[in-house]
Amino acid sequence: MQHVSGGLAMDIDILGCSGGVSGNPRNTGTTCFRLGEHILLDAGSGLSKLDLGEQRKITDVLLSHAHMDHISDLPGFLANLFDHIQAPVRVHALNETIEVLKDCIFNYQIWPDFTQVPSPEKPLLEFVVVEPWQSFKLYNYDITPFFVEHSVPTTGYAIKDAHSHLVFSADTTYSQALSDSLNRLGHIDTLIVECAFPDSKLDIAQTSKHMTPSLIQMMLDDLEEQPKKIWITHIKPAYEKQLRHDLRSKGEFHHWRVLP
Ligand SMILES: Nc1ncnc2c1ncn2[C@@H]1O[C@@H]2COP(=O)(O)O[C@H]2[C@H]1O
Repeated sequence: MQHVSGGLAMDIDILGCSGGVSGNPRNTGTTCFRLGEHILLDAGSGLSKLDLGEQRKITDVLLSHAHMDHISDLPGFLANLFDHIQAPVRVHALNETIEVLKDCIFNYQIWPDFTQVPSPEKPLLEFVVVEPWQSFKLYNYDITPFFVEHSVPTTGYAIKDAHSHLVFSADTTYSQALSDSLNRLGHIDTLIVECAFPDSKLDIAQTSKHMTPSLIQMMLDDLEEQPKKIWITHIKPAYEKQLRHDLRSKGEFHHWRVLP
């Protein structure tokens, strides 16, 4: 697990941020960040880096979308909490994402419906619908969901505390709507942006609605104010070597780094 605080006052652990389910030699796991002790941002396989004690402290999970690499460890994580939590874990997501999870995962066939188990009165899981630009507060964070552009309904999350503004744009491709959202968010201390494919795979990136280095550049060119830092995530293992080389040789992004 990588704990990051340098330059970002916010307390964040990068539990996983690979764009591939396996095939990553460092086995970083797929997307899951921990904010403080109690909040997860996505629930990909990186979640397994938390031990049971740490898992029991999680009260809220913010999901960007329903793709496997962002939700794969949610069912097992909830099962681990059985008998060990006083209140349901709140899973915040777009309504479309919640419907997919109910239909395809928590349907008693793939996994129990934890919104009814152990009992409807005291369940393990409570879904909370989020909507773009409807901000809400969790602990000392102000959280704002915002539009991004992916192959299934997906939301980014802007997270503000007293000291900094972290923006997670989730899985997305370049679009004017994304640039407009980032401009509406204003000053950004750290932007976590995906870069799944190299420019040589622009066609796949556009079909599957992901970023390449040039698409990120186009997005940055649209911004009225550049983010102070850019963290690049979600690299597809099959293209990691090429992508890292391309990103290094580009050298145009201001204060960027590739996670992990
Ligand atoms: N048209 C496509 N061509 C190649 N790969 C695809 C296509 N659509 C989806 N994928 C892959 O399937 C993956 C599903 O999760 P992701 O969106 O992270 O990334 C996607 C791509 O890696």
